[in-house]
Amino acid sequence: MSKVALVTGAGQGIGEAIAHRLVKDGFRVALVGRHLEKVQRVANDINANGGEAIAVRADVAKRDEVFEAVKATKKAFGDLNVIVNNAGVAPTTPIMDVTEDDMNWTWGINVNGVVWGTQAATEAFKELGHGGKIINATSQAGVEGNPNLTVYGSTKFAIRGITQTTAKELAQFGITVNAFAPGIVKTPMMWDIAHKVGQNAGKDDEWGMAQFSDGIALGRLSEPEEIASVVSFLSSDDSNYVTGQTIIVDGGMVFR
Ligand SMILES: NC(=O)C1=CN([C@@H]2O[C@H](COP(=O)(O)OP(=O)(O)OC[C@H]3O[C@@H](n4cnc5c(N)ncnc54)[C@H](O)[C@@H]3O)[C@@H](O)[C@H]2O)C=CC1
Ligand SMILES: CC(=O)C(C)=O
Repeated sequence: MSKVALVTGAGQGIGEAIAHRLVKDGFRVALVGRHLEKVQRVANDINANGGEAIAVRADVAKRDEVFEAVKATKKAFGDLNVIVNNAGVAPTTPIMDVTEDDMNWTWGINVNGVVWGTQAATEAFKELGHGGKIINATSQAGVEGNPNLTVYGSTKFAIRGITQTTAKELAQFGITVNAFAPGIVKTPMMWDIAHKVGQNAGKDDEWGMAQFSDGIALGRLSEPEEIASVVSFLSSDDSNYVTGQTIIVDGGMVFR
């Protein structure tokens, strides 16, 4: 029987690309998101093209909902081998504008969501009597401090720490934990940021997005599929001896 992966934030962007790639790799997939209609659209597309997918509504900031989503996955497919804690939000927050709500909302999704996903998947792996793979989304902004990203960057630095600590804690159960750190990927998240950059300069979204390629050695932004191919490796047996690592997929950002 083919393996099972759960991907959070799979209704668009990087999560959607990961879902399609893992299906191509032979996984059955559970697509989890806050908006059922978005993950259902991706699941319908996969099912119509010979893959096997279910859509599950859950807010990753809510522990109970994440545990329910993992339970629904086990019930539908009878197994779970990989969780990709991909869902995230990216507010732009100059330090002096940061509010308590900004901190709580962003940390609730980006950090707590990864902790709940890690706990729920670990519980499921143990119940199923086998190990598994936990894969977390961090960012180049969690490797190098970016101006105006205090809130977002702090969550993504935290993910690298959580990835290292849980890798050491969970290795005894045959579980590996790794992270991927994209640079600038052409997804709805980045188009929102590009819109603000363009608007502030009196230019359009395309102009805003183009500004980001300046600092990239490869001279271009990333496609979501280029992140999904790294997640494919981390989900496969080829990465069985890799744990606690963050793979940076940023095209060689020149500030590093
Ligand atoms: N796009 C980029 O350039 C980069 C993205 N990343 C990270 O990659 C991950 C995916 O990003 P994108 O695909 O670009 O973002 P996106 O905004 O295009 O898609 C994220 C998805 O997550 C879902 N989501 C948000 N909060 C949720 C919650 N509380 N519960 C369940 N689902 C929720 C959204 O509804 C959306 O469908 C994020 O963790 C992001 O921080 C990291 C580096 C760069
Ligand atoms: C959204 C993000 O992760 C950036 C700008 O690095």
